[in-house]
Amino acid sequence: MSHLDDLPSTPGKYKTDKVPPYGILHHHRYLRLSKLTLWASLFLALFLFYLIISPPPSPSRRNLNDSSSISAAKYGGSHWEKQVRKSARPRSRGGLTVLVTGASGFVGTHVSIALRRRGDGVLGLDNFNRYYDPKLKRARQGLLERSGVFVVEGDINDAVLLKKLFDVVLFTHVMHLAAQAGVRYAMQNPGSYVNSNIAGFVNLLEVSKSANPQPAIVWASSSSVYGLNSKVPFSEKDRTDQPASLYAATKKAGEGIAHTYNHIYGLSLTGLRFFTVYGPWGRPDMAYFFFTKDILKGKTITVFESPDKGSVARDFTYIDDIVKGCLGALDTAEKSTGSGGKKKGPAMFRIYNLGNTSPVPVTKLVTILEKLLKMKAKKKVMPLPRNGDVEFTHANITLAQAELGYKPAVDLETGLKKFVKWYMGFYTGSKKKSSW
Ligand SMILES: O=C(O)[C@H]1O[C@H](OP(=O)(O)OP(=O)(O)OC[C@H]2O[C@@H](n3ccc(=O)[nH]c3=O)[C@H](O)[C@@H]2O)[C@H](O)[C@@H](O)[C@H]1O
Repeated sequence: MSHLDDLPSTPGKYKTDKVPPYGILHHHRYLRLSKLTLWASLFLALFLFYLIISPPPSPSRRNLNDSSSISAAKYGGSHWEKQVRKSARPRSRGGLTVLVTGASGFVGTHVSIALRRRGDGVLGLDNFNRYYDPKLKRARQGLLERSGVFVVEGDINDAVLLKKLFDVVLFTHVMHLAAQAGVRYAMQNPGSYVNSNIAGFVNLLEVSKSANPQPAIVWASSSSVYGLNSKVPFSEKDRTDQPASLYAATKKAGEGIAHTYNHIYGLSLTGLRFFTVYGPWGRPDMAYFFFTKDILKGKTITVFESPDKGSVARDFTYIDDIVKGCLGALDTAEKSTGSGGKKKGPAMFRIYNLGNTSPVPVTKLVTILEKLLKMKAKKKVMPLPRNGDVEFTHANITLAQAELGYKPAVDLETGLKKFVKWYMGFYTGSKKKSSW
């Protein structure tokens, strides 16, 4: 008996009866073969059916090595393209056409609205992840829509989506603010920092370098790149090779990566090192925000102190000052020199500190909040844990002042007053609402 004869005629069933004469055996073989063909065809049909109905890969996986078709994605279509074009179209002559990534984030919302108000075209991109309350991000999206900014829901790791956006709109600038923020959270979810701040940034640079024309890119770096440095104030010329957190390390990596794209492809790149940005519509994971929430609830707040029992301090910078710095960077950015992935000449590469130049102890931040909230905070003071936090930050802004016209004007007390006013209006429905 050949081994073919060992195959069951019906899957799962063996016939072990008598051996039939040759003619009958031949007939049986023919029948078995045709049954096999039938099963194979059925399997093939099911497989093809599965391919047709299966959903497109998730955005985070649709990177540059993925050639899945655009038509399979949830974006696209003439109505969608119309919204994208309308939002990106400048209203003033000579206005910029800006793609703002992380548009529904704290800084992204403020920058997008400021650009739109002065007549630039703005298209937002945001993945609305759950790092903090997505309802706040949706509320910011509502603001953006009322200002005429359409936010595409998508991920910076989605190369197909980015290419599509660059096909539909000839962006002159990209304001890249999408990132995994937060210093302490990096210990809980290190992968998200690599995914957004490194892989996502590379994906954006890859698509931008191949675009024709290439946009000029301004992106968010961080004061945390100064890490364990003790020389103050922090200057752009200082070393940045001793980060204290993975967050800082990914932001520093971003600066190196940006430099290579500038060097190889002629992309115009400007990095902005933000110093602890705060204000209305801010991020709930930041101390000033959750201190406010906890003080109002009567919950104990933990205030970190340095090993010598001194106060930890930050160069807190108000959002409106940061917005001015971002617009200054966009306005002074020279054009990229390359096109379609080929460098034609040297392009601009810049890094600036955007801070307030006056560090304030965290204990003082708490005192101001107590005054504004008219409530005493329940405090627990504890040594700064080894979780990525540094003891102090302090910006030297001479360069940004000279080249971007950057001039911070809001002190911490004035800025927190505006924040508290917004907070009470947004979360407690207090009548004293802020302007937007
Ligand atoms: O400049 C930046 O590039 C970064 O700024 C911000 O980081 P930080 O300056 O660390 O702000 P934030 O967390 O508000 O802590 C403020 C202070 O409160 C202290 N702190 C914090 C928590 C706590 O429970 N107790 C406490 O004392 C804490 O030790 C610190 O001294 C952004 O979050 C970050 O995404 C990045 O943009």
